[in-house]
Amino acid sequence: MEAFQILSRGGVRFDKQRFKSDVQLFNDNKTEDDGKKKAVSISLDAKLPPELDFFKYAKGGSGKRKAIHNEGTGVSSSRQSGTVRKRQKVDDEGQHSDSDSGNEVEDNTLRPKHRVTAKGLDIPKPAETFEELAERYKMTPRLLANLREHNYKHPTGVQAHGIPILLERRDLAAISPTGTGKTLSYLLPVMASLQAPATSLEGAGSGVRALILAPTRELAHQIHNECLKLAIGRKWRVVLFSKAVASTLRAKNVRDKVDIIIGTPLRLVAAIQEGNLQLNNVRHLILDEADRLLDNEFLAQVQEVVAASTHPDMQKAVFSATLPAGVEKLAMGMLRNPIRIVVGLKDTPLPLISQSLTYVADDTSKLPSLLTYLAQPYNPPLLVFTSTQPRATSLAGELTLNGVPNVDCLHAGMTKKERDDSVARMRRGESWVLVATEVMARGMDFKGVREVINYDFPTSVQSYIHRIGRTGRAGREGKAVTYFTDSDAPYLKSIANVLLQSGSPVADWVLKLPKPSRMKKKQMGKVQRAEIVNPAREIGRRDAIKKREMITASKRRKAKMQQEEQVDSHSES
Ligand SMILES: Nc1ncnc2c1ncn2[C@@H]1O[C@H](COP(=O)(O)OP(=O)(O)OP(=O)(O)O)[C@@H](O)[C@H]1O
Repeated sequence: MEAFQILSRGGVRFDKQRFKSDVQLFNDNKTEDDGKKKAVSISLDAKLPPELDFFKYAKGGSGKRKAIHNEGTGVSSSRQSGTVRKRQKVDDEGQHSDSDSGNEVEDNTLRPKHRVTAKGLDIPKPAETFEELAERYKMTPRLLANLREHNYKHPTGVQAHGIPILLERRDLAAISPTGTGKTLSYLLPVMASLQAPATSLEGAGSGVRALILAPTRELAHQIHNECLKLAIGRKWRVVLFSKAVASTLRAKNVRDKVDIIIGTPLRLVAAIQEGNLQLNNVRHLILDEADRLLDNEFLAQVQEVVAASTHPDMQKAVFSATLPAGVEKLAMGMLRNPIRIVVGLKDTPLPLISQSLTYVADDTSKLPSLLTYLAQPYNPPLLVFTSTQPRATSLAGELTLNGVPNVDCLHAGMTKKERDDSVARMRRGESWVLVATEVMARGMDFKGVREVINYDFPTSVQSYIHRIGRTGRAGREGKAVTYFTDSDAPYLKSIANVLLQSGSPVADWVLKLPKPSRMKKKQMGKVQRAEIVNPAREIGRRDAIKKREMITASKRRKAKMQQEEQVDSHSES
């Protein structure tokens, strides 16, 4: 695509006549660029230039991407080296092979359906079907029936590999793209391992046995609902932890009968500190969205929860679609003899999501661009991300004022009820456009979302991957559009590399931008934006206030004059 075409997509009109010479400049390079474009707008099968290898896969590194198959075809990517071909052969024969490090085994028993790399000692065999899992690990027929009832027919990649690992009571770090079924890959083994509810198990009623941590209340709520689907037909006590629940758990006889707790770190830590929650009987501790839970905001709280979970046989597992190297090191340090599985390419969205970048010059050009976009037919519901709460409120208001139907808003500054209602409307399909902040970026599974718009540039590469991952879930296709302004330009290259890794086309000129430094990347989330997305309304508001003040002043003056006139006429008479 020509550069000025990309610019035009953001609602910017180009007078080709006026900018003839500039257009000529782009077109002059066309033949030469076209050749290059072919090289940069690569499909997953093309060779990745080393300078664009954002995640350093091409270098091979520590053998991170040694065994990767293309989903559905079993054909290995031509980006991989000869080693891969050799390993491919091993894969097809279904054998394990020793890795270079000597004491680790890299599991290459991969079925063509899944692109999974597993690393660790004595890796359990993946399972083809849920029936195979049920038979191998003696799951209850009820659990299997609940799976069928909810249309879980075949395990996804992360489930096929992850469930046996957890059922063999091994610690696990699972990195799998958004929307690939990580929730079930820990819920099913946790419930199968617990075997039966505490209420019906002799001697098991001495405190909660499984704990699942999630970074937001909305996500914890969603996991809770998923867990309840598997719990149908038995008296499992699955608790979504909240302030109110914490007080009911003060009574030991209530607390002891709880099987599974799902909650956010802050609430749990408060309950532990108040003495309302003991975690010494926890046998399974799961961190969902682990990289978020282990970042600076949550780390101390998570460490406190881990420290309070003192059972000697406790199994730990971390899950996420992204796990930056530093956080992965931290996570691995928490696990005992862990197995690490990576589905697809680490930190790379699924090619199911078609991604694009749209230039919008400056912040004030975004609203007209979005309104133009929404004036054309689109596939609701659509998720729009802003960087701050006031901007989410302001944008939702502007869209409504401009006649966009069924606009909703969701951010952490809203009350619990407002947030719950907003999620519920989205689930019922009543919202056509949901404007949200980062709070909706991770884990939330709204099945119908076909499109995500990053109205404000994401705060990091991880934030980008999770935000766009709200679409393209469970094998469905999705579309993600990211607006960028001149202030976002320094960070554009980081996001463009993600597009490239996952097979979305990127304009040649974007790829020629310099790579942002580490320092620069850290500033990505700190771009200053106005609280109100429509400055005209701000001016309008200011004018209105001024006008009102003037009218009031003039009314007061008039009243005073009338009073004075009355006084004068009284004194004259
Ligand atoms: N085996 C399966 N068969 C069919 N659908 C499935 C299966 N496993 C999960 N799903 C569905 O896929 C969707 C995505 O699952 P889930 O929310 O667990 O993804 P995730 O990998 O945790 O995503 P994220 O990284 O965004 O949290 C859900 O709607 C879920 O019901």
